Amino acid sequence: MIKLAANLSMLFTEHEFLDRFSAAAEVGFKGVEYLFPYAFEAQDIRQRLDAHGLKQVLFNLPPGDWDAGERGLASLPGREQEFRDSVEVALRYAEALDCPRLHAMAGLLPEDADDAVYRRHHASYIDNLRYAAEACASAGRTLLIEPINGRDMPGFFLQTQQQARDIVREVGVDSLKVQFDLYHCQIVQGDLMHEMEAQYPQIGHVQIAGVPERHEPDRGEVNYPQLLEHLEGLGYRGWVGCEYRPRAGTVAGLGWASAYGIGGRT
Ligand SMILES: O=C(O)C(=O)[C@@H](O)CO
Ligand SMILES: [Mg+2]
Repeated sequence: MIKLAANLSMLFTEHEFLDRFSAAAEVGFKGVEYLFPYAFEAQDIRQRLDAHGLKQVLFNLPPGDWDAGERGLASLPGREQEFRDSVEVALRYAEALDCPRLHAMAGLLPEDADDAVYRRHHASYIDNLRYAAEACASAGRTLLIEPINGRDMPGFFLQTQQQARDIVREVGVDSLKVQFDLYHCQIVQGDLMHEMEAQYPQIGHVQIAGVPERHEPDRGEVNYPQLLEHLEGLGYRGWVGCEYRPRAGTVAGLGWASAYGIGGRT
């Protein structure tokens, strides 16, 4: 059966961050993901994971100055040392949290970027990802890149699934995979079933949300039951992150997830 992970940056925000772990476990989640652990001591998070029988399935590398609008460092020319430092910090947390996957956000292109600027970002992205994927491989972890739609994140460097596949191939390190977020894919290009098949060998993690509002995946323009069945049929046994903003309370909105063993209090 498809294994759902709770994204604690979006779900259970009725609670303080460290209290979201017990809230997720209480309704049956066995895995959690979120954007960043860095505001907390790793052992405090580890204690919550262990206390509630949860696996940490994913988090992101430090993204640069998030509050100032930065959305990752991986493609930013001139920020290579900062990127390498961010890999080291993330790997330390990953070891403490026993987390097998790390997502390196690509970062933004400047508004007036021309081809030459794009090429510089591309070159930095490839070099940085090669460095990070090799570091992850040595630590027994997988590095992920995620295409994100330009409506939610204007200027994001990595937007299409094909671009992600090409980059994974160009980097050429087995520990680099794609974080396939069906919400972003639908907004950028649609054709989800076909993209899932084309992407399948490179998928390292999956995320879902209703489109277009990014609420529960039970309404909107995407047929998730069918897509998840297809994903399972392709052989996917990894996690599917529930990365959506509940319409009216996290637990109240989990009816759709009962088909996957989540819901009512356990
Ligand atoms: O926005 C998303 O989608 C994510 O998965 C976040 O981790 C930002 O990368
Ligand atoms: Mg996502």
